[in-house]
Amino acid sequence: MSRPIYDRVALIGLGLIASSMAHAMKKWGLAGSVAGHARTAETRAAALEIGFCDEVFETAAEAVKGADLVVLAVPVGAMRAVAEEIGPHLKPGATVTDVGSVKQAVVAAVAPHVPEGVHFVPGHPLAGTEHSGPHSGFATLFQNRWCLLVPANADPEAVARLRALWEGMGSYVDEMDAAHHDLVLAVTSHTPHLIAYTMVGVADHLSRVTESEVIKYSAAGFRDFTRIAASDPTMWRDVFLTNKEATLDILGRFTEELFVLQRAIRMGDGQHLHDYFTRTRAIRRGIIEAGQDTAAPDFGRTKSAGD
Ligand SMILES: NC(=O)c1ccc[n+]([C@@H]2O[C@H](COP(=O)([O-])OP(=O)(O)OC[C@H]3O[C@@H](n4cnc5c(N)ncnc54)[C@H](O)[C@@H]3O)[C@@H](O)[C@H]2O)c1
Ligand SMILES: O=C(O)C(=O)C[C@]1(C(=O)O)C=C[C@@H](O)C=C1
Repeated sequence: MSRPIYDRVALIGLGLIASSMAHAMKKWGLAGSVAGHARTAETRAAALEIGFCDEVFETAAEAVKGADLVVLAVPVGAMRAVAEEIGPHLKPGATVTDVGSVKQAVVAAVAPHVPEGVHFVPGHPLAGTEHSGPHSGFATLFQNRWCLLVPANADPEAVARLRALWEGMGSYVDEMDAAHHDLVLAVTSHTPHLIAYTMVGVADHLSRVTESEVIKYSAAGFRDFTRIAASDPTMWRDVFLTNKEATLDILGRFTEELFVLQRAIRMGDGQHLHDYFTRTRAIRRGIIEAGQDTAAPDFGRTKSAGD
């Protein structure tokens, strides 16, 4: 059991990420107490009943009072309203962070509402599932996964403390600037989600048109797409609306590649297809050889979280 890194943590929005953080903080003794805010009485009751919050509040303003760390764990499109509400109630010296999947839009929405004397260190755990809500969280979600912090000019001590929290929950932590984060995530997460949503939509149309059993007999690859395409609609709507430029850039490149492959198929250019698939296979094998299959490499740094 570690020593608490923060005496009091307030979680705003009690879904998958917040509840997983709360489970992890409790399991490894990283927070003295965990307060939470959810809009519905049902979610607040669930948080108390499951036991991942010690106290719950009807408003975000009440929840953040006296908190040393405030975590904004709402969809990206809701960050501005929450920041505006909590701004005047934040404790001097406290740290505000978020877990949003997009960083430039969150910085723009939240930073103006963080008062002088409160530290703002945006963050993004690269870990999730297709599930959402207070019942979906689990303590090990962040183990062996990266968490990216976007500290800009934040106080180094506040950044180091937040880093220690994520490391205590089993994550590997890296820092980068917001624009770079959004471009990288457009490639590794956002565009792949859009493609999965589209592919499942295509299969669904086909299924309806032909009354065939496209979905019933879906093979393993397509099943993986359906898992991704089951992800929360509000969260992903907000991701695409707020990481618009980077996603459109990557989608443009994707479409160009697709046209090249489409043409190779039409022209019967097997050599092109074989060369292309050989290259992509090497990429996958390289990732596995580097020990980075779906997660961060294990440098033996997760011990504290597993103890
Ligand atoms: N799900 C993932 O895979 C994943 C991974 C990393 C980061 N994120 C990011 O984490 C954040 C939370 O995602 P999640 O997966 O936990 O979603 P979730 O849907 O499980 O939880 C979000 C909660 O926020 C609540 N909420 C919405 N607007 C609110 C408001 N104005 N005030 C208070 N509560 C509000 C919702 O009711 C919901 O309970 C998002 O910004 C998302 O981009 C998600
Ligand atoms: O594993 C999943 O279900 C996820 O999609 C998690 C995932 C990802 O794309 O890797 C999704 C969104 C996040 O912001 C971070 C992680």
